Amino acid sequence: MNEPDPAASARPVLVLIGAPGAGKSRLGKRVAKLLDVPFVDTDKRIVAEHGSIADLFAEHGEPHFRAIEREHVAAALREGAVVALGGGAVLDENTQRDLADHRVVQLTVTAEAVAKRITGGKRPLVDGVEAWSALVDTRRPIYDRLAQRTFDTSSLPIDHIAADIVGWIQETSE
Ligand SMILES: Nc1ncnc2c1ncn2[C@@H]1O[C@H](COP(=O)(O)OP(=O)(O)O)[C@@H](O)[C@H]1O
Ligand SMILES: O=C(O)C1=C[C@@H](OP(=O)(O)O)[C@@H](O)[C@H](O)C1
Ligand SMILES: [Mg+2]
Repeated sequence: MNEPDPAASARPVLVLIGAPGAGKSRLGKRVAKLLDVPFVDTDKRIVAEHGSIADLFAEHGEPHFRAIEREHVAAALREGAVVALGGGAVLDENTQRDLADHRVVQLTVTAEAVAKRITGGKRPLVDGVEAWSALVDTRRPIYDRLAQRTFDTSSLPIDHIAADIVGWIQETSE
């Protein structure tokens, strides 16, 4: 894991949650750039330290991945950043408790729109739209409960959605 930065105890600017393929990583990066704040993608940090997520699942199983993920999420939530979580990070009860204190946006996407985004085999729990739909159905109550706002990414361009999210952050910061 990255060495904790002793100065890092700020609240996140924004936490993005939601289904795999909803656009958390892409939108998070864009929103952070617009706000000129750091961006953290917890999955990217996990990959940098442990190698591919698919290999982690295959070699050590999902519980091991979730334990590593929790550590990275807890650290990221202490940074003054836009934070994109992996889709299943909200399953952790400590993360659910942490998110109650933060500005949380859920990104959604329809099954039709996600189909062409989830190819490539990078997500071990999602090997097709049926598996994706079943996974998202079980998690939807958690995403809905934790998010203050939801933005759908199925049809609008990334720049448009990013501007909408920034507009909402500015409204809620006044
Ligand atoms: N609004 C959008 N319109 C079209 N494609 C998008 C949009 N948002 C994300 N994507 C694409 O969908 C894929 C998954 O996005 P990603 O940010 O990795 O999702 P997540 O982090 O939620 O799993 C990427 O190829 C990305 O470019
Ligand atoms: O939904 C999930 O359980 C997962 C989503 C992935 O992240 P994205 O939501 O960014 O695709 C990644 O963390 C891992 O494959 C598990
Ligand atoms: Mg992602």
